[in-house]
Amino acid sequence: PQMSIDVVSIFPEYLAGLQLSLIGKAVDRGQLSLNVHDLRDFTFDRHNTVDDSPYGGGAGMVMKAEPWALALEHILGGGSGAEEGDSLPSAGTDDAAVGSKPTLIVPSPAGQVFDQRIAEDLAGRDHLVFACGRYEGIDQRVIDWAGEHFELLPMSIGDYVLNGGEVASMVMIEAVSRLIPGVIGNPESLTEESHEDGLLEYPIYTKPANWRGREVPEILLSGNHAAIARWRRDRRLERTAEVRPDLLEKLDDLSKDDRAALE
Ligand SMILES: Nc1c(O)cccc1[N+](=O)[O-]
Repeated sequence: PQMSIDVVSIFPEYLAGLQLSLIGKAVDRGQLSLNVHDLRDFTFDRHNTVDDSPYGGGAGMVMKAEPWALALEHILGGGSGAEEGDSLPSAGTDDAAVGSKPTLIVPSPAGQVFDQRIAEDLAGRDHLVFACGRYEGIDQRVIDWAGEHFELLPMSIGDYVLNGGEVASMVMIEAVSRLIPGVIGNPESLTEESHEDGLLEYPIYTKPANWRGREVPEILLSGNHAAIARWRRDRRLERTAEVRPDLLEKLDDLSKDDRAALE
């Protein structure tokens, strides 16, 4: 596969949604391998303990280090099929051998904020591993240990409080895997989207031309493709100025027509 993705979680069924639709098809086509691992499979006490109380006191529980290290070692050892499952002979081509470590993404409010640029970067990598923390988080020593075996990326999907990393991992996996060539049927649909080129997308319409008395903008029925392209760009500029002026600040290639649309 072009990319292998592993996810470790105490709620593996949370990730079941990824098996559906586009990502599911890409997995079936062998473009992507997705393996979800239950952290509790790496505990061996009677209660499958994954957490304990925090040193130094405080509310909540902390995820114990050993189960995490065992789960991540299992994945490093090819337990995910990332190396074993490659269509090419894996001898000498697995990550460790060629020196590029797998990427370990740890969803966390203390991470760098995920965006389309980061999604594009991650889409070019061979092996992504997502560590979904719960409770108050994971014993810091696991993160320190993992830094020796993975390229470590603490990553936040936004400044709000979640109960764990599963939903954040699904957001990032969806954003990344749809960029893998062939995963999205029509590559055309990857352009002119919000955040693809820094502008929000234009308003979109389909039949009927008159819906409950509301007409589709005339220009879209004109067949004048240059005028339609101009109208769409104007709408994108207006909408971005209205909703996300911060994105507009970043644009440095506005044309004279663009500026006119923003007057
Ligand atoms: N924000 C948050 C959290 O509160 C817990 C886990 C992961 C995230 N995040 O990725 O943004």
